[in-house]
Amino acid sequence: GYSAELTKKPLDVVIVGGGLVGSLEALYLARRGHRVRLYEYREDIRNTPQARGRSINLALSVRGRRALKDVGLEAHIIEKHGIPMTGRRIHRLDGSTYVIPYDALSNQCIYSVGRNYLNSLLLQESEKYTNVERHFKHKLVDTYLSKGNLTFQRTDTAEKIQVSADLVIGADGAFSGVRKAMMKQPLFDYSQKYIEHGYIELCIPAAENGSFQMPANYLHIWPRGEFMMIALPNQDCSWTVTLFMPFTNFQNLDTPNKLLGFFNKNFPDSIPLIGEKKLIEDFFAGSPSPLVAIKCRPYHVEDKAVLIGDAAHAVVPFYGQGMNAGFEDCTLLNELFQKHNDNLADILNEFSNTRWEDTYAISDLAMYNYIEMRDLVTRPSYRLRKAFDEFMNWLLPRTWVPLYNSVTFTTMPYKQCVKNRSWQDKMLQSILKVGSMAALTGVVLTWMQNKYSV
Ligand SMILES: Cc1cc2nc3c(=O)[nH]c(=O)nc-3n(C[C@H](O)[C@H](O)[C@H](O)COP(=O)(O)OP(=O)(O)OC[C@H]3O[C@@H](n4cnc5c(N)ncnc54)[C@H](O)[C@@H]3O)c2cc1C
Ligand SMILES: Cc1cnn(-c2ccc(OCc3ccccc3)c(C(=O)O)c2)c1-c1ccc(Cl)c(F)c1
Repeated sequence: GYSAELTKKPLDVVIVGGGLVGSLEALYLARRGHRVRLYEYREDIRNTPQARGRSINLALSVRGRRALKDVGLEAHIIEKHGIPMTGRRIHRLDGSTYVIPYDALSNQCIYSVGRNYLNSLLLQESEKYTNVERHFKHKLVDTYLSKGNLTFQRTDTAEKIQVSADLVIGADGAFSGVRKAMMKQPLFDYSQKYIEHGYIELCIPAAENGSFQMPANYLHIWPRGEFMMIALPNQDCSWTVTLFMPFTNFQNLDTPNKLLGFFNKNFPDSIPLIGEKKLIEDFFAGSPSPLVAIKCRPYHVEDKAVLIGDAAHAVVPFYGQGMNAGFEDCTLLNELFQKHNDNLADILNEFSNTRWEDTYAISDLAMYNYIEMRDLVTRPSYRLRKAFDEFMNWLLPRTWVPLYNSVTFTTMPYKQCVKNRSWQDKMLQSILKVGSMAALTGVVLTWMQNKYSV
């Protein structure tokens, strides 16, 4: 139930894309009393098995939780489904591991959630609203945005359906058809960047007795410079492992023996966990997926159409923020609906003008992380960097908020997080430059040696 907050006639909204962001946006609009029609290319995922080639689980952090709280779903996800990850568990080459807590002070954590579970939950929740219609197996094939007219084609009967709306919302992902139409508008900026790394997903199954094979409440990371591998826990006590590697390296691993040799060299501890046979099967079952970063602006056309989620800002996944940023779009759009009393021209204008700097910032942060983590073997170790951040946060808790923590555990605008980082970098420079601080540096290093025998 919801209290229709409308003072005017309900808007007729069409959302293209019933992925994570589109299905969340449908709930936000339904709660405001608007009429929502959601069109999704794929079939209803509530009836289909896990789609291959998409990250099977994701890290949910504060920005995403705030959106789920707004639509009444946070408690369910946190208490019934999500698996808390209280820190990183780093795997060394010799198979030993060490933990760096996310935030020892206020035991913050991120949650591992199943993509399909979350998407199904959002779609299921929309069934509670009589003003939401869901249309699956409908592909957007033509648009006339300034008129709010769309043409969908059913993927089963090839029948074409004409649709018109007061507002079109493009939540159709990184390769958005709504954005493609917007690109024909003058003054529409667009850029995309494919990185040299691709990714594949592997699986660490549950143990014989059904329990986790690794300590459960951590984001497991195998940082190996050019290669990075992570594992997030699933409800069934299995792990979804994502291996990030340059496409050239994937191409060179073209036989089972080369693959096993590679894993023996770089991720030896993971082989008994995955199982040699499953490793070979899963590795060669598919091909590595590409990773693209997309920036564009503005996000709207007059008072007729707006982009949200990956359609507006696909980012590389090295900060675990893509979905969280897309969910944050919905939260901010809802605040603007409230502020401008459903006046679309004002809402869309302000959304474009205020949101792009933050989404550009998180896109740059994710790309920066990608480069940072790749160079980890040459730079101060992962642990030292985190330990220094932790020490400075202990010394100046209010002013030195480590970058990762501000992005992941606060709703500080992403642009502000970047400003903080550049302030920290400047501070770091002056600390290291000023001779008298050499002593402090000595103290810091001693403290770290004691605390983290690196
Ligand atoms: C390897 C990897 C790991 C990731 N890890 C994380 C993480 O840990 N945390 C995090 O927050 N984010 C993560 N992300 C990012 C996250 O997956 C995306 O940000 C999120 O899925 C974006 O949701 P969306 O709804 O905007 O787009 P999508 O999930 O792409 O959904 C778009 C929907 O639109 C539909 N569609 C597309 N075209 C049409 C059309 N023409 N007509 C009709 N429907 C259409 C598609 O079928 C799809 O259902 C990760 C991404 C990758 C690739
Ligand atoms: C899915 C998800 C959720 N959060 N993170 C994440 C990202 C970066 C991090 O540190 C950056 C850094 C570490 C060391 C030095 C510089 C920067 C940390 C951390 O500190 O725990 C956590 C990821 C993730 C995604 C892909 C890869 Cl490859 C990965 F390793 C982790």
